[in-house]
Amino acid sequence: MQRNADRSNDLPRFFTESGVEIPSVTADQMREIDRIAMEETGPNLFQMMENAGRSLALMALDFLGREWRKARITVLAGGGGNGGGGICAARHLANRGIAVSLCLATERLGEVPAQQQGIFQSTRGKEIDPDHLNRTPADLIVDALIGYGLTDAPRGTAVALIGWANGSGTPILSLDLPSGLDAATGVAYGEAIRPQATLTLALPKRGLHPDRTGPLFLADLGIPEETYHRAGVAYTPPFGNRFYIPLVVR
Ligand SMILES: NC(=O)C1=CN([C@@H]2O[C@H](COP(=O)(O)OP(=O)(O)OC[C@H]3O[C@@H](n4cnc5c(N)ncnc54)[C@H](O)[C@@H]3O)[C@@H](O)[C@H]2O)[C@@H](O)CC1
Ligand SMILES: [K+]
Repeated sequence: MQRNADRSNDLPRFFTESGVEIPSVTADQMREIDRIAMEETGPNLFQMMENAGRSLALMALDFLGREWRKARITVLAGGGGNGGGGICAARHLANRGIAVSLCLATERLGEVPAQQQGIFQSTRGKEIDPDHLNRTPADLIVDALIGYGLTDAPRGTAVALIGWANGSGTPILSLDLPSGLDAATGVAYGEAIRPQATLTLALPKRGLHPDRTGPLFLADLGIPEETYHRAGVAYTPPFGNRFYIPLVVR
C-alpha cells in the first residue's frame, strides 16, 4: 500500500524545464539554510514568508485563469511557517478583490504568522471557523496547514481539515508540500492532502514524489547563492527571469 510505504530508496530527481538539475533537501537541510539566512545573511523570516505568500498568490491567480475575479478561495492555515505563507497569500488575494476565507487550524500562531494574520485582518477577507467550511463555497482551496515541520501523524483540527479538503471535490494547491507528508521521505504518517498542484519553496524537498504532489512548482524566497553554499548545498539560481517555475520530476 502506497500510503505508509517507505519510499526513501526511491527518491525523485528535480530539473528545470531546460534540464538543469536542482538539488533536493531534507527538512533538516532546509532548516539549516533558513537558520543561516535568518542569523547570518538574510533575508529574515518575515521577508521569506512574504516571498512565499506572494508567489503562492500568483500561482493561485494563474491556476484560476481568466475567471480569477469571480473566484472564491478558502485558505487553510496552520500555526507555523507554512501557515504564515498561506495567510500572506490570503492577504494578497483579498487585496485583489477576491472573496477569501481563511480558516486556521489553531489559535496558537507563531510570532511571524501572527503578524501576517494581523495584516490580513485589515483586508475584506474573512476568518471562518472550521464548522463554517461546508457553508463557504470555494473554487480553490489553498493548503498551508503543515510544511516540513511535520514529524508524526496530523492530529486535531489539522487532520479534520485535511479530510474535509480531500472530500470537498475542490482543487487544492499545497504550499511547500502536501500537508501530512514527511518532507524527506514522502511518507504519509496518516491522512495527507491530495493536491491538484504543489508550490515548494526555495529548493524541492526530497520526498516530493509526483504522484503525491500533482504538478510541482518552485518559488524563489530571495535567498542568495552564498547562503546555500554556507549550508554546503551546491546551488545555482534556477529561476531565470521568473519568481516561480515548473519543475520536471524524474
Ligand atoms: N526558507 C524557507 O524554507 C521558509 C519556509 N517557510 C515555511 O515554513 C515551513 C516550516 O515552518 P515551521 O518549522 O514553523 O513548521 P510547519 O509550519 O511546517 O509546521 C508547524 C506547524 O504545523 C502544525 N503541526 C505540526 N505537526 C502537526 C501535527 N502532527 N498535527 C497537527 N498539526 C501539526 C502546527 O500548526 C505547527 O505550528 C516550511 O514548510 C515552509 O512552508 C516560510 O515561512 C518562509 C521561509
Ligand atoms: K502544506
